[in-house]
Amino acid sequence: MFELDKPFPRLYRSILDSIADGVYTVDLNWRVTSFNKAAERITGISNEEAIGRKCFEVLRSSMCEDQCTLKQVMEDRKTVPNRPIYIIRADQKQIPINMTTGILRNAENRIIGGVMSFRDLSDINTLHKELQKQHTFEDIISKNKQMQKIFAILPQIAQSRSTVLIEGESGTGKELVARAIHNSSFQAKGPFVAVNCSALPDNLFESELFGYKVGAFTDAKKDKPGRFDQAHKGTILLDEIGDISLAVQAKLLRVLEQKVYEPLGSVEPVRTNARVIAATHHNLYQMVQNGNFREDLYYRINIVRLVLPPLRNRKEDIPSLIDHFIERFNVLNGKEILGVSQEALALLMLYDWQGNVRELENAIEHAFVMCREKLIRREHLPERFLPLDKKIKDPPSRVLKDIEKEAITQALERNQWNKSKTARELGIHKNTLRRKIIRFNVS
Ligand SMILES: Nc1ncnc2c1ncn2[C@@H]1O[C@H](COP(=O)(O)OP(=O)(O)OP(=O)(O)O)[C@@H](O)[C@H]1O
Repeated sequence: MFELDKPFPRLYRSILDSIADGVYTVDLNWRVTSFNKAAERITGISNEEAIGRKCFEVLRSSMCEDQCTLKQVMEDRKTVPNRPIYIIRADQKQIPINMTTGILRNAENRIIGGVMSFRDLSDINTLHKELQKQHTFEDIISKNKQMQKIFAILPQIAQSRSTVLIEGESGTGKELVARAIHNSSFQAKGPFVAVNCSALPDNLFESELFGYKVGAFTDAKKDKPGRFDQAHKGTILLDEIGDISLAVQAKLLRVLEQKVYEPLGSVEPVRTNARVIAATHHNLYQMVQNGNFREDLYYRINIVRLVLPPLRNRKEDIPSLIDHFIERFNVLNGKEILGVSQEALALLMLYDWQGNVRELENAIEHAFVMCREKLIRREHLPERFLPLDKKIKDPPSRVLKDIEKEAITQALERNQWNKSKTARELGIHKNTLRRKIIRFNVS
């Protein structure tokens, strides 16, 4: 029998019941031997129901199955403090708690079981969510100062009709910001049309953007509206604007200056009222300095300029972004993953995220496929987060990079440095090829 009940039952009970945290004890068979008032309140299970039952039947926590801290405490003889976990309450609601687990010894210092104290974090989580709302604009999440400044001016930007230039590395959320501007603008009910300029070879740019008339060329069997037509009364995002050729830049300049264009095969100018947002992962000013981007076009699109910082410079956003993606993938996959383990979070915080938020989103998506528990742990993350001994024996990544660089250089040489042909030969996007050329410093 449990000794708490023997010598000073009343005294112990009243001390335990006066504590605001839930406290319960178990014997060496994991049977609950005491359960204080706060434990009853937090779990919704009465003392009478709890006593004598196995602790995992009472708490039903996210770590009961394979990460029982009591087991760990018994093995290591050390207290495990402040472990954030979830338990299932009597009304089947999942609630977050913070659990500390220690060993329970008797007067002769003999181990007789374990003692657990836990705190209900629901209110803190609700407050955290409230706070989170202050750190979002539409679907964009960030508590970073630079991003907060952008959030503060986005409503004004949205309600003006000025052209906006959004700069930032790939995956930093340029399209997301462009959509948020559109959604908060007067033309929000109109269409949002995104055009990836880097995917359009020069000869297709005009027909894609401005459309064509029947007979404009051999295959033009009927009129085809262009992207500017589709964006009528809405917004057109010219993504990767830094990747268009100087010839195409001249055509675009005319549309931006005069708000008119002619579909191919037509002499009748069409007026556009689409609001233009341009985005690029390049530093356009630098491109102007190097003679690769027209200065007049630069000034025409650079009426309002937003620069999105890379994720490695706003690591404070990583935990909220993880929560955001977990919430989204739970809905999409019908799962109920609660969060990431502390170890996994530490690894995600340490990583430098060259692919920015998109890479983080992909890492969480990968973890969702691998994870069959409630918490995403290190082993569920993509291989680059695993300890060396768990990785499949791949050649080191430095060597892989060298091989890739060599393959790209050789393909470029074979194609007389024509990037479109090279990209086609390698089976990759022209834009991807451009980025790899820069990343691997191919010259
Ligand atoms: N601050 C953020 N909050 C929530 N989700 C984000 C945030 N930033 C980016 N994302 C998500 O990351 C992914 C990549 O974002 P997006 O496509 O807007 O980046 P991008 O800068 O336009 O990339 P690219 O230059 O490669 O086109 C999207 O799924 C987007 O929803």
